[in-house]
Amino acid sequence: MAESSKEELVQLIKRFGAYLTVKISHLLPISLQNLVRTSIPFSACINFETFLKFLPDLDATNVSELNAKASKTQDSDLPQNSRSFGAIAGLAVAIVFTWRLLRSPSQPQRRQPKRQAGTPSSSGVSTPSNANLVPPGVSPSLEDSRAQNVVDEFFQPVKPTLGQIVRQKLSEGRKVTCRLVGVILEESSPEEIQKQATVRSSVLEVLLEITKFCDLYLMERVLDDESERKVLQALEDAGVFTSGGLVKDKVLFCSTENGRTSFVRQLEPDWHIDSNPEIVTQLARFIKYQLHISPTRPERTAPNVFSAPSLEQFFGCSAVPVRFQMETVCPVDSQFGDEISALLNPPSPLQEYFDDLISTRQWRGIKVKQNGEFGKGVYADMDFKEGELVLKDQMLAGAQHYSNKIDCLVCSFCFRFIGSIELQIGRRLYLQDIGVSVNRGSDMETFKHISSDCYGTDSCDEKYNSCLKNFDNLGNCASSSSKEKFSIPREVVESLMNGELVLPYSKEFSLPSAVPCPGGCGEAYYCSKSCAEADWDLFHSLLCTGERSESLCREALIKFIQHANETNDIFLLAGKVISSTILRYRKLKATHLKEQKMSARPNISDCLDISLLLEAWKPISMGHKRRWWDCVALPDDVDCSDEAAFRMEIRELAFMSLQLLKAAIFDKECEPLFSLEIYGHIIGMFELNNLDLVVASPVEDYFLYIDDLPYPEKQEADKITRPFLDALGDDYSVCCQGTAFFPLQSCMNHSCHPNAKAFKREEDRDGQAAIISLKPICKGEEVTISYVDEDLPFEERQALLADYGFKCKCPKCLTEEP
Ligand SMILES: C[S@@+](CC[C@H](N)C(=O)[O-])C[C@H]1O[C@@H](n2cnc3c(N)ncnc32)[C@H](O)[C@@H]1O
Repeated sequence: MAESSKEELVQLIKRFGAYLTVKISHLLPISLQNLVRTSIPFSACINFETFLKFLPDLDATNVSELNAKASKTQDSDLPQNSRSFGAIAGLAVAIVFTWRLLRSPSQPQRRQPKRQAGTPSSSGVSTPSNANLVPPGVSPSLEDSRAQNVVDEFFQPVKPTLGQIVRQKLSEGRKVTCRLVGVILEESSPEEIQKQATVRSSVLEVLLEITKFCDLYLMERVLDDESERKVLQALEDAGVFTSGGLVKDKVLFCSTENGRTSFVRQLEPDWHIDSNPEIVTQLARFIKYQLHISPTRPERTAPNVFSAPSLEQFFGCSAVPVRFQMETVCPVDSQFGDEISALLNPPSPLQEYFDDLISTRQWRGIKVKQNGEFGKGVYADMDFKEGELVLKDQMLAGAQHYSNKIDCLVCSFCFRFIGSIELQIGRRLYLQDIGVSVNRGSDMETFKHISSDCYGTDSCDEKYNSCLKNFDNLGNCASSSSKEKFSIPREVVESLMNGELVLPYSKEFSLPSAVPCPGGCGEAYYCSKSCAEADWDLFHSLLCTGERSESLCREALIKFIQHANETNDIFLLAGKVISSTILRYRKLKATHLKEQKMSARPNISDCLDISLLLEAWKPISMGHKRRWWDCVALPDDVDCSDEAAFRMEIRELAFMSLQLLKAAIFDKECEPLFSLEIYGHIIGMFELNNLDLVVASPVEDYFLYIDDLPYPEKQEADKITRPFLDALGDDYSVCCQGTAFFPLQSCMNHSCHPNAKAFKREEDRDGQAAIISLKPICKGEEVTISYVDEDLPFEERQALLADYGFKCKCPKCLTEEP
C-alpha cells in the first residue's frame, strides 16, 4: 500500500475511535460510570453507600489519637507466586504499556457512552510505541516491520464499483420497493405531480445500479390519471426503462398512503425506501430494512430503519467522503456464501441443545423454549420464591475491559481476584505512580524514611512495627484531606507487591495465588492451574503472544490486540469466539480422524469439513444475532446525515480488525469464520445479548473490615492502611468490569416489569452470571429481566430498547404509552 494511503488508513482509525458505541451501566453509577460496553447491566451488592458514608468519618479522624499500641500483624502467608518479585516485576512491566497506552496525555477517551450527551465526538487516537508490545527475546524493529508486512499483505484495498457498494449497502437484498416523491422525483407531494414530474438527476446513477441486481418496484400515491402519465413519462425520459432493469409494470400507483403500505406488505421486499415517516414506522415490524429519506435528522424509530437526506447520499455518492467509495470488499464473503449462510442459520432443534447444556451443567429449574413472538425465551421449570437463585450461568466468552486491567488483577479465565490484597493495592499504586505525575513533596521524604526501615529489617514483625512507628509520624499528612492524592514511595509500593509488606488483617481476605500463563505472554494470569489449562485449551493457545503461542504470527497477533485496545476491545472478544471455534474444530477433527483410522475408512482430507465446522460453531450459532454495523444505535453526536458514513466506518473498522486477526490465527479449514459477515454477526451478537461482567473487589471488603474494627484495633490498623487508602483515591476499589456472552442468560427476554434480575450476591465472586427472582415465579412462567433501567420514563426506556431491535409491549409499557 502506498505510504499516503497508509497514513490515510491511520487517520481513519483515529477517527473510528471516536465513534465507538457503548452502553453505560445504570445500576452501578459509582463504579461503572466509565464502563463503556455494549451489555445489559448487572446489579451487584457492592457496598459503595456504606463506604461513602464512611469516608467523611475518616476525614474527621483525629490522627493524634492514633497512638495506641499496634496490634500484632498477621504473619505473612502470601502465596509463593505473589511473593516472587520476579513474577511481580514481570507482571508490572507487562502492564506498564497498558498504563501508558491508557493514561498518556495524548490518549483520548477511547469510547464514549452511547447516550451520554456532550461527549467529544472526535479525537485522535495516539499510536503507541510498538516496542512496548513486542514479546521478550524479539528485536522490536525487525519484528515490527515483519508484522507490518504481514498486515500490509491483507491491506490491498480493492476499489469497488458503485454496483458493489450498492449491493453491500443493501446487504445483498434482492427485492426493493421505493417511493417516488421526495426520493426519485424532485416533487415533494402528489399535488405537485399534478403539475409536473421531474426525475432528480443525481439519483439516476444509483437507481440504475439498483435495477441491475434488484427486483425494484417504484410506487406513488397520485391524485389523477394525468399524474400517472406524467410520472411514467419523466421516468422514460430519464432513461430508467431503457437500461432493461425496470419495466413500466413495476411502477405502481395508488390513491391513498395506506395503499402504498399494502403494496409493500404484499411484495415483502428486503428494503423499502420512503420519505413518509408514518409509513416507515408502520412498516418497521414487517420489513427487514427500511431507508427513510428525510432532509432533517429523524429520531431513529427502530434499528432496522436507516435514514439519509437522499438516496444517493445513503450510497455514498455525494455526501459520504470519497474514501468510503474505496470500501474494501472481503473476498471470503463472496467465496463462501453458502457456508456463511449455514453458519448464520441457527440449527434446529434448539431445545435439544439447551436441554443438554442445562443437564451437563447440572442446573435445574429452567428450560429454554421457542417463544412464538420473540424467538427463544427462558421458562421456569419449578416454582421460585422471591429472592431465589434462578440461574448461575457460565460464560461462553468474556473479557475484562482493557481500561479496567490497570485497576484490578483477576484470573483471565474465571475473573476471580488473585494475588493478595497487598498485590492489588500495590499494583494499582505502582501503575498510578507510573502514569500520573505526582507532586512529590516532603511527604515523599517521610515515606522514603519508612520504606528504608521496612526494607532494612528481616523479620516481618519487625518490619511491621518499624512501619507503624513511621506511620505514626505520618498521621497529620495522611488525614489532611481525603480528596488529596497521596503518593507512596516506590519502595513501599514494591514491598506491597512482592509480599514484603503485609497489611494488618489482610490474612482475612486471602486470595488465590497468581498463576502465570503457560505460554509465557506475561499478560494473562490465573487463579489456578486448572483455569490456566482450561483457558489455554479453549481460547488462549491461539491468542497468546508468548513464546509458546500456537498462533500463526505473533507479531500480527500483537497488532490485532493493539488495534482492539486502541479502538474497541469488543474485537478481542470476537477474536476469542473465533479462536475457540477453531480450537473446537481441530479437536472434533482429531476425534473424527481417530475414529476413521479405527474403522479403517479412507482418510478425510485437509480441506474444510462444513459439518465439523458447524458443530464447532454450534454454541455461537444459538445466540440471537444481527450485523454489528446494522444494529448498533447511532451515537447522539453523529448527525443523521452521517449515518451511512458512520455505519460504513464501523464496518471498515471491523474489517481491519478481522484482517489483523486473520494474519494472526488463520486456519484454511475454518476459512468462512474469517468472513466479515461472520465477524459482524459475532459482534452484533454481543451488542444484542451481552451482560456486564462485574466482580466485586476484595479491596473494598478489606477497607470496610478495617473500618468496622473495634477501638483500639481500628485506629491502629488505620494508621497503616489510611495512607494507602488516600493514595488510591476515591475509586480505591474498582470492581472487575468487562463484558460476556452467557448462553442461557442470553435467552432471557426483556420486560419493563421483570420477575428476575442479574444480581451479584456477596458470595458471587467470579465471572458467572447470577439471576435472582424478584418475585415468586411459578413453574411454566417466562423468566424475564430488564435490559434497561426499568425506572426510567416510558420514552427513555423505549429509546434504549430500540438498540435491541424491538419496541416493548409489556403490560407496564402498554399502560404508560401516551
Ligand atoms: C438477549 S436476546 C433474548 C433472547 C432472544 N429472544 C433469542 O431468541 O435469542 C434479545 C433479543 O430478543 C428479542 N426480545 C427480547 N425481549 C423482547 C421483548 N420484550 N419484545 C420483543 N422482542 C424481545 C429482541 O429481538 C432482542 O434483540
